[in-house]
Amino acid sequence: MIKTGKTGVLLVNLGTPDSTSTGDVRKYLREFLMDGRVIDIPFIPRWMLVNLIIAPFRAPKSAAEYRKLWTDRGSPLLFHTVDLKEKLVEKLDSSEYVVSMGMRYQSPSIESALEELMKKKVKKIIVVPLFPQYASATNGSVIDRVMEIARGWQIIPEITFVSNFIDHPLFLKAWKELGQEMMEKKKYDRFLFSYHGLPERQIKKGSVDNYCQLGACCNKYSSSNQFCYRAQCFQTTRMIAAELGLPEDKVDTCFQSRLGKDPWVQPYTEDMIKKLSSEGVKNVLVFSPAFVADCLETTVEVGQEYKEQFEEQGGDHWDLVPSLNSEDTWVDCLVDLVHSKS
Ligand SMILES: C=CC1=C(C)c2cc3[nH]c(cc4nc(cc5[nH]c(cc1n2)c(C)c5CCC(=O)O)C(CCC(=O)O)=C4C)c(C)c3C=C
Ligand SMILES: [Fe+2]
Ligand SMILES: [Fe+2]
Repeated sequence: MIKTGKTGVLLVNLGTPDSTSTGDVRKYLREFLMDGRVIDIPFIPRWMLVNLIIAPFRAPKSAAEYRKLWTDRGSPLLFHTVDLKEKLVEKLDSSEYVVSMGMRYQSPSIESALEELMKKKVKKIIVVPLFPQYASATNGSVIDRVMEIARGWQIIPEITFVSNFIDHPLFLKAWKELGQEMMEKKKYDRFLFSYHGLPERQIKKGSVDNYCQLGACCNKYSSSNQFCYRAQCFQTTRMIAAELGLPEDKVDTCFQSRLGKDPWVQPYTEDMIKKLSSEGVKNVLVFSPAFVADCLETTVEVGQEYKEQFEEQGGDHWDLVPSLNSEDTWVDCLVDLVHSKS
């Protein structure tokens, strides 16, 4: 076969504000929450909710939270993704692959990342949304945006997407290594897996034949619920717990970051904290495997706010396992995902 262009690899993460100013946070929240896959209601009520209620009132509060997180290198979500991309470049054969990185919201944009690849005359593009579990609000939205941009091109090369990677052996191994490192330093009574939440409505909408009832159906992972976000989260917990040899009765799954009044997937992390406290649990190790980079949701929400709640309710230790960030085994996982799509 004649060897033509290289394969382009596009890593996409969620996005983060450009700075911690209230104005930049408001701009980020507006772009993020006006995505019809994130707040999945019709355009006019969504516009009113986001622009008249959420963005104005939430922006100052969120900006203060982001200030607790910000570093000399800016937002951790962004700089960890930059580091990840650089390590991936080192591990992939440069005669075969070019790598770019974009954010679904704010900067660097997916558009600029795709432009970079197209300028290098790639023959094919592999898009890797950096979300382990598929959700319409995350992976679905990335796919949507990439296709929207490609729609404007005269020539559209082959484009392929990684859907989810919860069962990738190197994804599981990377979490095992991070968990083990924490467990070598301290003894824990319980292990909590706290995932980003999602409105229940979004799961019901994606359910084939009305299979997803948001209850015991998620205890098994099969072709019937392979795209159910909640089922994928429970499956992620089971697989990481098995890697670490954790006893089933010491492991719980829960969901954080509920926004608004509609029901989101349950159990909520806040309720789980109350339950653990009432059972007299003192030492908890928390994993957050819906994220592959430390961000507001891990460092501040789980690592600070939930920790305070647990301690106020009588707990002694609430420790967060750091995210995959640019850990070597996680980079190896990406190398394998890319090779398997090539
Ligand atoms: C309706 C609102 C939201 C849905 C649905 C949602 C889904 C979702 N989000 C992530 C990952 C991340 N979310 C982050 C922040 C964040 N998320 C929402 C709202 C929804 N998310 C808001 C309003 C915010 C901003 C912060 C705040 O004001 O609370 C982040 C952190 C970004 C950072 O800069 O650090 C991530 C990552 C997933 C995986 C997901 C569905 C599965
Ligand atoms: Fe979110
Ligand atoms: Fe389900």
